[in-house]
Formats: sequence, structure tokens, C-alpha cells
Amino acid sequence: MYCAATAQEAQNTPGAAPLDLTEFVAANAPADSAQSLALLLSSVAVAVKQIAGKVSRAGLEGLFGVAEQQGGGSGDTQKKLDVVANDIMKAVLSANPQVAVLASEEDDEAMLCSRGAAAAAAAAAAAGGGGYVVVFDPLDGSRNIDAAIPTGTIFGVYKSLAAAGNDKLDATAAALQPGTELVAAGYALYSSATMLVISTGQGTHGFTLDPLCGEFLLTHPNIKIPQRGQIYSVNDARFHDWPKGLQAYIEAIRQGKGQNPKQYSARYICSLVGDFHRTLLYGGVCMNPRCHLRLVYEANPLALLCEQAGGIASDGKQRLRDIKPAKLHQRLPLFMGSPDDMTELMSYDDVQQLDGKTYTV
Ligand SMILES: O=P(O)(O)OC[C@H]1O[C@](O)(COP(=O)(O)O)[C@@H](O)[C@@H]1O
Repeated sequence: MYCAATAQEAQNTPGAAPLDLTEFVAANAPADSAQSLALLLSSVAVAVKQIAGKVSRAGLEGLFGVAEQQGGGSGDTQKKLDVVANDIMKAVLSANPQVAVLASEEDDEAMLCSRGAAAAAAAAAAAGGGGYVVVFDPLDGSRNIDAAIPTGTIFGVYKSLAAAGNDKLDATAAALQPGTELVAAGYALYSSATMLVISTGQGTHGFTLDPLCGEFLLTHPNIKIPQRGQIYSVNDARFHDWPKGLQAYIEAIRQGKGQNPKQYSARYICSLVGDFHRTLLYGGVCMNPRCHLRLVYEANPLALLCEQAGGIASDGKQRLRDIKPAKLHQRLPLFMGSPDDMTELMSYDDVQQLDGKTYTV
């Protein structure tokens, strides 16, 4: 199979077949972890293909609707497909001997994976590497499922703390690392195409699942978010619950009275992966100003992808990736987007909705 050394080379070689995900990561991730990350992301890709199959066949397999038994750490109503996607992620990733810890938005606790944890402890004892910790939201935007609207899977990868000299792994502590420690992150988008967008800290790159060969092929090398966009993405119905700063910012850009003299348009799918993906490609800002999205499972992984594409990711006060999570299911306001739009938004200062209000839709 064709293998170019870099995304640039792949793009510049006329007629060359696109790289698949594994080849690309092996050639483009940091040298000391390229092979292991390539194998890890191959496992993620296997899980994502299985979830994509379930999402597209949900109406045919009776997978619409709410799960019969409710569980899950986030306290949200679980859909049948939330449970199915969670089971797939855990089954596939725990079979990978490099995975020491898994933490899912759908579970109360982080879990040790026996094969990976044993290997991580042995490696730590030998002062070597350690296993990987994978945090994930198996199916984000699941309230959209029954209407066949795009959904996604979000994941982040850390090195296990065993690598730092601990010979016993504490699964929860291993998953509570700040986003600055991420060694890889990504999301899958289940939409008109199934995409996998990843970063290993060396740019943000997009792959499209080719249904003809069943592989994720490089279609969006080195994504750069536009310096400024003309779209804002937020649940606008909450306008009257927002703080004054956020109201003033949105009023200004709607009227073309912001730093960009053009009127902005609103786009909101209510599917974080879909809204973020569009923002990454078209520019502008996407946000959820209330304490709703999870730092560990959603915000930090997307923040790495955003920054690696040249964007800014914030909780409305500070850089997201600098925040040390205090608990697995910690929620916070989330703002991400083009550097000029984000800098303008942050200059309004008072943008977080901290009233604790929840909505039942
Ligand atoms: O109700 P809001 O504030 O518009 O929140 C919608 C957001 O919640 C999410 O659905 C995440 O919540 P779930 O994980 O419960 O699906 C995002 O996909 C979406 O961006």
C-alpha cells in the first residue's frame, strides 16, 4: 500500500492514494510513540466503524429511544445507542494490551484494564513507559439520534501515571490529568460521511471512512481553522439567561457591529461534534456558556484539536487545557473557535452562564 512520509508529501504527490489512518500516525506522530499511537488509534478506528454501523442501522435494529435500564456517571438520560456505543468502546479498547485505563462519560468510575494495567505496572517498575489512559464520550449528541441527525464520539489519550514512577495505577487519578498532558485526541463524526479527526500534538488531521475499502483515508491533512469566521454556534433560546457580556457580544456580531463589519449567521445542531467540526472548517465560534459539557470527556480532547488547528479553546476565563480536573464528570462552560473571534469574545469578559439553570428539552 502507498505510504508517504508526511501529510504534505501525500498531498503533493499527484495521483497518490491517500494515506490510511494507521500509516499516517505511524509516519507523523512523535517518533518515540508513533508505533504505539498508531496501534492505539487503529483500535479506536475499529470501535468507531462498529458504532457507525449501529448508528446508521439504529432504526432497523430497534436502537432508537431511551435505554431500559438507566445508569451512567453524567446523570443524563441514557439512550439505547449510548449504551451500545459505550459497550463497543470498552470491548475494543480493553482488548488492546496498551490500554491501562478507560474512563467513559457513561460510567460512574474509571476502570483498570487488566492486560494494559499489568503491562503498565511492569513497565513502570522497569522505569519504562506505561500504558495509555483513554477517556471518551462514546456517543455525544445522542438526543439527536432518533431524528438521524449527526452525532459523534470524542476521545482523549494520556500516558498512565505509572510512567511517572508509580507502580500501582489509580484509575481515577490517571484519568484526571489536565488537557496539557494529552498525547492524542480525536472525534468521530457520524454524518453524511463518517469522519475521524485526530491530533497527536503535531497538527489536526481529518480522515474519511471509505465505504468501498473500509478504511479511514486522509482527506483533510493539517486542518487550519480560519483566522476569523462569520458564524456563531450556540443555543440561542437561552439568550435571556446569559450574562450581559455574552449578550452584548452576540448582539454586536449579529448586527455586524463587532470587529468584523459583516453580520454573522447562527448555526446550531446541538451535537457538539457536528458544531465543532463545522467551526473547525468554516471558522467562527461555537460555545455552550452554561456548565453543561464535561471537561474530561468532551472539552479537553476538542481543545487539543482546536489549538492544534490554530484556534483558541477556553472556559470563558482561562485556557481550557490548563484546568486540572477535580472529578471525572466535572462540567464547565465551553468556548472554542477562530483566534480573532475568540479573542474578541473573551474581551467581553462576562461570558459564562453560572446560574446553574438546567433545561429539560
Ligand atoms: O442543551 P444545550 O445547552 O443546548 O446542550 C447541548 C449540548 O449537549 C450535548 O448534547 C451533550 O450532552 P449529552 O452528552 O447529554 O448528549 C452536546 O452534543 C450539545 O452541544
